[in-house]
Amino acid sequence: MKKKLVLIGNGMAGVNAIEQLLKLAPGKYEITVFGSEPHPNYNRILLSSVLAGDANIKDIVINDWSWYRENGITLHTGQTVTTIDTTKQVVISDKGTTVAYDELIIATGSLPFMLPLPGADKEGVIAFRDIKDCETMLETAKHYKRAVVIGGGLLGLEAARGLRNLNMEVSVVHIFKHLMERQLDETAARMLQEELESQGMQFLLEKHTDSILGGKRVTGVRFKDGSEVKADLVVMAVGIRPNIALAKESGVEINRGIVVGDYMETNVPHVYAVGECAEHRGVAYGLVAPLYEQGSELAKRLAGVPSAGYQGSVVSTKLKVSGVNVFSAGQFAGEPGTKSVRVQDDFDGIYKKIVIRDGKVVGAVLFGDTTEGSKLFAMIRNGEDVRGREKEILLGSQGGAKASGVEYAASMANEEIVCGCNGVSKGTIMNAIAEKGCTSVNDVKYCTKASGSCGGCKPLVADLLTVALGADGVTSVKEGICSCTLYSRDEVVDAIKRMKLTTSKEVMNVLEWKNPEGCSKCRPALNYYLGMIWPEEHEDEVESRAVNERNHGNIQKDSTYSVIPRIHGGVTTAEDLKKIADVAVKYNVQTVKITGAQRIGLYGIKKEDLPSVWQDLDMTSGFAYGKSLRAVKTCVGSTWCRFGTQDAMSMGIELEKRLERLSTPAKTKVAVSGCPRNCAEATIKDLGVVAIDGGWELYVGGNGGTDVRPAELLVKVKSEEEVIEWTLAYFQYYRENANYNERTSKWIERVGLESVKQALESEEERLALKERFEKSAGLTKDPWKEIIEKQHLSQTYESLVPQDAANIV
Ligand SMILES: Cc1cc2nc3c(=O)[nH]c(=O)nc-3n(C[C@H](O)[C@H](O)[C@H](O)COP(=O)(O)OP(=O)(O)OC[C@H]3O[C@@H](n4cnc5c(N)ncnc54)[C@H](O)[C@@H]3O)c2cc1C
Ligand SMILES: NC(=O)c1ccc[n+]([C@@H]2O[C@H](COP(=O)([O-])OP(=O)(O)OC[C@H]3O[C@@H](n4cnc5c(N)ncnc54)[C@H](O)[C@@H]3O)[C@@H](O)[C@H]2O)c1
Ligand code: SF4
Ligand code: FES
Repeated sequence: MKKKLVLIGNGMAGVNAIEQLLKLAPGKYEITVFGSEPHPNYNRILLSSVLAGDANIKDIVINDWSWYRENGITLHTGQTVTTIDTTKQVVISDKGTTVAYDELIIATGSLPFMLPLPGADKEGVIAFRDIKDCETMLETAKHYKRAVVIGGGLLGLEAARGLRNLNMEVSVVHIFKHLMERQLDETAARMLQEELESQGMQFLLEKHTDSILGGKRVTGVRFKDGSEVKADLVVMAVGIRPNIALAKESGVEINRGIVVGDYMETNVPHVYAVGECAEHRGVAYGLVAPLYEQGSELAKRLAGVPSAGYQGSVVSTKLKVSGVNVFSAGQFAGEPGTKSVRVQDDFDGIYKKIVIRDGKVVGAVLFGDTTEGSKLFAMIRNGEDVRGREKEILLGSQGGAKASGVEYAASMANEEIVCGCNGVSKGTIMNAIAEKGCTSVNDVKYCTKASGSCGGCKPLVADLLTVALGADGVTSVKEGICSCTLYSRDEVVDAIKRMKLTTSKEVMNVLEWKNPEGCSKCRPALNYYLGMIWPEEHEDEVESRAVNERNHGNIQKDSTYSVIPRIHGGVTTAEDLKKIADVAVKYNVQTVKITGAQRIGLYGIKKEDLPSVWQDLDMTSGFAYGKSLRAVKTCVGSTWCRFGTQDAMSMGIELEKRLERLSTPAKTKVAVSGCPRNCAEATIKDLGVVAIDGGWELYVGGNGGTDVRPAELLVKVKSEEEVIEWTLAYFQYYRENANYNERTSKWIERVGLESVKQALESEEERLALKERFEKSAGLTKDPWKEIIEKQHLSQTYESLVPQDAANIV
């Protein structure tokens, strides 16, 4: 006779344990499952994606009704077990269903912690835990405008992002001075906050909530300092508490959670606990990876398979907010006895930190670029000795590169876990590739579940596919330019041309964007593509531009702005220097700095002073904030230098005058050196011009930022006219072919230098490209002058610089 197994809690941990048990001992148990929610088992993690509009409820079901039937499982949904009689070994539900057990699993999960504030019971005050909460938010957003999320942790920020996607105004209230303090250090948290602010979220930090205001329905939140914020919806995301009331009443030992041993056994014979409700060695986990590890040990125990038992888990997290990459694992804070390696690039918004103790990586924080997350997490879990290579992990060896993702994937042991969310090892993935013919990340997801939840392991799964099949054997999954569409960049550009679409709204309508307002990723991209394709017809959609571009200045950490006027080729005059000095004195400028691009920056200008500063300067904008040419750096060349073979300064000035103002897919930097000694460092620029005997060499695709990349030789030419011709043609080809936001270094790496050479080879093509560039460049105007002129027509600066582009970075 089969033994009777009862599971209380139809959630992720309990059902996963049953799935694993069915694999190890099919048919050993007659299984009954109770679940309070009226749904089959679903992926709670993906509720954030449902709220953000990237998935619907149907998509997130893990095991549908037929799975229970096919495995002979009796499922009681919408029934809460209220009694466990551990002597008679029966459970009783609130609907009176009584079921006997030989073995019992309690997997009741957690309850969201609701702050016990006066007014917290008002309509419109909810948690974010289940499908019902998600549906409430979706519905509320149809009728109301203002949401307040209390709690700046993972859940709060994912809720806030979802509510923004639903076009609500969102304020996040956080008790500490930086967000996600459980996962991030202050630097990463600050970068995250800036990023989210530019997506339109407001933050109220170091705020202690006092009460919820309103009548029947919430109208606002009051804080202990007396201030208030208006709200039509309040979402509490201030943590969770293990759901242990039933276990407690049934005489099962509890502490913070249900106390379990290494085999998930409680103090009561035949009663086990798994998931968020369980406390193992003093820890109750709140992420699925450890819960699945627990489930695996429990399944072995129930199947009678010997094992070492559960030993506890190191956890990693990834914030699921589109356009924001944040990863954190282990002891990230850097306590005494630890040392850290950090890389920070404020320009590209990248921050990486690893924490080392006794030669081992014990923690990591990644912001902006999380591709190394899985690799670092595996190092932390395995306790790999990295003595002597500490810096290489983030920076690469001297003169060499970091181990590539593919090399790392190849070196992993088969039993190493690749997908923490779903507990999938490298071995399982390699088997699926070999035996089930998987050739894409999507195939692997379908066959093994790897990459199906937070998506953090996608890069590693892709690398494993490359290890198994070679780069040519991997099918890339079709991904749209953002989560609003499945159309790729080329398809969107093609549709704009074919159907003569001239506004973003039209593109979104015609191509049936999922989110009719677009998002922070697609709106600036569409504005760029439209401007590039229809330079005359398309009217720049300023509200779709990034915040610095809207303001024509870079916003600084104290919310003031920088003003950096154009200084062609880095060559200035006493006249201009006098003007800059006068402005610096008049406006009490805090810092006057020679920038890395040979110009002069004025830092600490108040936003309201910007137009008068521009007017007093009477110089043009240096576009130090724009996705366009930043500057042309030059050396003194043959004018002064005894080694110089050509006039680098004149060439630089001419190039800057030709290239300035016109939008490019990403920022671009140019340099001109007067001889091969290359003092202007032209070979780490998007375009570098180096004088040689009797001519010039043009280098392309260089980068001196985080991912240093030497530029590659495009062509050698003889005359100055040819330098101009090739430069403009190259820039136009880049404008027409790169993805929005793709630097030339990444673009050339992707498409290969040869394809660029081929495109520019024929003189006819080159001249046509040059002509298109010149036509578009001829239509641009200096934005500072435009604003000053319009102000004279009594338009205010605020009205000229749209600030309502809430979710644009
Ligand atoms: C929006 C959101 C996003 C998340 N994102 C991530 C993420 O990206 N990565 C990550 O690792 N984790 C994430 N989590 C956390 C993760 O979802 C949980 O760790 C996981 O779901 C816990 O699984 P569990 O089975 O222990 O509990 P649950 O999934 O909560 O399941 C418990 C179930 O038991 C039911 N139940 C309770 N008591 C009874 C009873 N007496 N009788 C019958 N049924 C009962 C409950 O109704 C519930 O359905 C997220 C959570 C949320 C809410
Ligand atoms: N991407 C992910 O991995 C992910 C996403 C969502 C949820 N989750 C999990 O779901 C669970 C719940 O998430 P969570 O973010 O609610 O929990 P949490 O405990 O991680 O974070 C709660 C946050 O709220 C803040 N807080 C506490 N009291 C507050 C108050 N009175 N006012 C303002 N802020 C206050 C805390 O400082 C903390 O940062 C966690 O276990 C989390 O790991 C994970
Ligand atoms: S690159 Fe050549 S010409 Fe220019 S400053 Fe250096 S040595 Fe002189
Ligand atoms: S690690 Fe989250 S889906 Fe794989």
